[in-house]
Amino acid sequence: MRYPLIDDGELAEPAWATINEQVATAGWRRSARAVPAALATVVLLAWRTSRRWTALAATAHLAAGALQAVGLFAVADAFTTLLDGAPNPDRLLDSVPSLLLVGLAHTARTTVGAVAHLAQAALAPRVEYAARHGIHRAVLDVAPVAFSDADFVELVRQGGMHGVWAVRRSVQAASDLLAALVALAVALAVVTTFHPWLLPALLLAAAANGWAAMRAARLSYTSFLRMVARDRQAWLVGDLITGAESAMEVRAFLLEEVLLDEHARVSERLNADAVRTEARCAAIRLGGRALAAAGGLGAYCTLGVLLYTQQVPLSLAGTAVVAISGAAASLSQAIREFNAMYENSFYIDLRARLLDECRRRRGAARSRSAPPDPATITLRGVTFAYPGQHEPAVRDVDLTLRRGQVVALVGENGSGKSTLSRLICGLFTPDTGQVLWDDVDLATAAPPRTSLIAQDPVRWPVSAATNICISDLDGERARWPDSARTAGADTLIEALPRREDTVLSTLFAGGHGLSTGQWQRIAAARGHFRTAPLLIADEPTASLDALAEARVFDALCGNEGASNRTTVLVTHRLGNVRNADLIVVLERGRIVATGTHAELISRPGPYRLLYDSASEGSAAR
Ligand SMILES: Nc1ncnc2c1ncn2[C@@H]1O[C@H](COP(=O)(O)OP(=O)(O)OP(=O)(O)O)[C@@H](O)[C@H]1O
Repeated sequence: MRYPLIDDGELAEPAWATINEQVATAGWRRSARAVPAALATVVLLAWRTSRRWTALAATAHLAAGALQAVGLFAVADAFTTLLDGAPNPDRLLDSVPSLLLVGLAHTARTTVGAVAHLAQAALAPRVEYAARHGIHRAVLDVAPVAFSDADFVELVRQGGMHGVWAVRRSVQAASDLLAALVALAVALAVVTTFHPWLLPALLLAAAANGWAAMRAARLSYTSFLRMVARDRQAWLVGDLITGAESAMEVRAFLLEEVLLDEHARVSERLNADAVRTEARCAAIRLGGRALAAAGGLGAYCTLGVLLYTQQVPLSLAGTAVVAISGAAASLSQAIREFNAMYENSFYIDLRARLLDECRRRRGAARSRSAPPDPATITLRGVTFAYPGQHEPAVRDVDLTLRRGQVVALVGENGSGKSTLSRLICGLFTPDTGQVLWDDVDLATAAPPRTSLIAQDPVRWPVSAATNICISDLDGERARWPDSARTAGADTLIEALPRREDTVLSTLFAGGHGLSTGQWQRIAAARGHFRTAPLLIADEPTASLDALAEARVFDALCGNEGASNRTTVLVTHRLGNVRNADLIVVLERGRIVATGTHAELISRPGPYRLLYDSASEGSAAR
């Protein structure tokens, strides 16, 4: 029997989903606050985005309401004139001004409605952009370590996607709600002028409908939260099926059916929950509508009784019917929009939680700057664990790096080399201990200027030249050919169809793909282009051929600019670190040996073991 690719036991709900679930089921008091809070968020976003369109939309809706009132009172006037006593041609003539007013009010209301619709249509995309921009800004301010936390990554995905859509939908819902509330207030005011007893029946209809709609919205949202982990699983498997990165292995290992089965298995659970939730929602809505219909019927029966007992004159019966049906229509519209806002409020809340989480993970404001050209970088008792991990990836590290030195970090896979390099350059902040650039603790300073040749570099979908210059867009662009030459990327760029202007992405017409090694050369050129006091080169030659590798190491450890900067080299190619000024050997996050190649190789220890096994490996090859 085939076992599931991802064990269901590992599908823990993210912490934020559990918290939001508690909030969603917290009771009606929270619910009463949810819609005004969501409305405030959307109105504020709209106001900041465009005061003109927001004011126009609000004014148009209010004007439409006022015109509806004028129309209703004109109808009442016309009916009273026409039906007061026996009909005759004079009364018909007397009612003409009121009938004209009805027509005018209706035309004006339709025109104002169209203006409101236009303002709403102009606002929605702008507000959506503002909401998305806010998330982008907040996420970009987050410290990089946050992206090692799966919960946060999922919150960014869901909060970004659903939160932004909820804001956009809410622009429409909020405008329609305003329109419906104005219309409702007008209709209820008119109905109440006939007799106050008509009001409770209509309100009963509203309450029943509203209760059902809100309860259904809560059920849908808690189902969404319950299914977050499984939805992520379905998304991951879907991505493996359709993604470019997995396309080769999926076919080579004949995983097509396995992935389709896995997707079917996960989707089945998702669908079953969706159907169960929808069935419960439908039953609740049905109950609500039945009660609402009873309320509507009650209003008409009350009117009948009032007419029968002559508490309302027959001449006003027509207007009363128009007002009651108008009030009922406005009520159901208001409830529909309130419900839409209520549903959206959960996702707007999710967006707020994402923004809060980004603020929390942004770290303290730093008033100082790191020295631009430090003579020493000192680590004192540095320990660091990734979010959610008990075992530190780096522990109790004391180390001093001096300007001009090439420091090689070596050790087995997972020994903490990359993590340590990120701590040295301030990308990560230690849990305990300090990283000092001269005497400035990086925990208290703005991020220092660093250059990086990443282990898995970003394949920027831009031109070859910009791919190099992107490390320093304010730098002198004309220098890029030197950096390309230093990294051995010059010949590959010359061979591209449009040379340095060729876009390095096959997603664009005329774009060009590169091999892994070619990308690594571009990444090395990018690292060299940025002038910084510290260069981190994390496995810069893992995919390079021997010639290119020698060239890159030459550039890193040789003379070109190396004397003014500190170079941290993370590598498994021990043959190439012989010239390093300092070699640091790591084992399970701890430094177990430091020295030059000559010092370390002269005595038995972890470095000699690593070096001998690497040499045996290359001799055997
Ligand atoms: N994003 C992450 N989240 C959680 N743990 C991580 C993460 N990245 C690395 N680790 C853990 O931290 C430890 C050190 O990882 P690191 O990448 O620093 O090792 P390394 O020596 O650079 O390995 P390699 O030579 O394979 O690149 C490992 O045990 C790894 O499992």
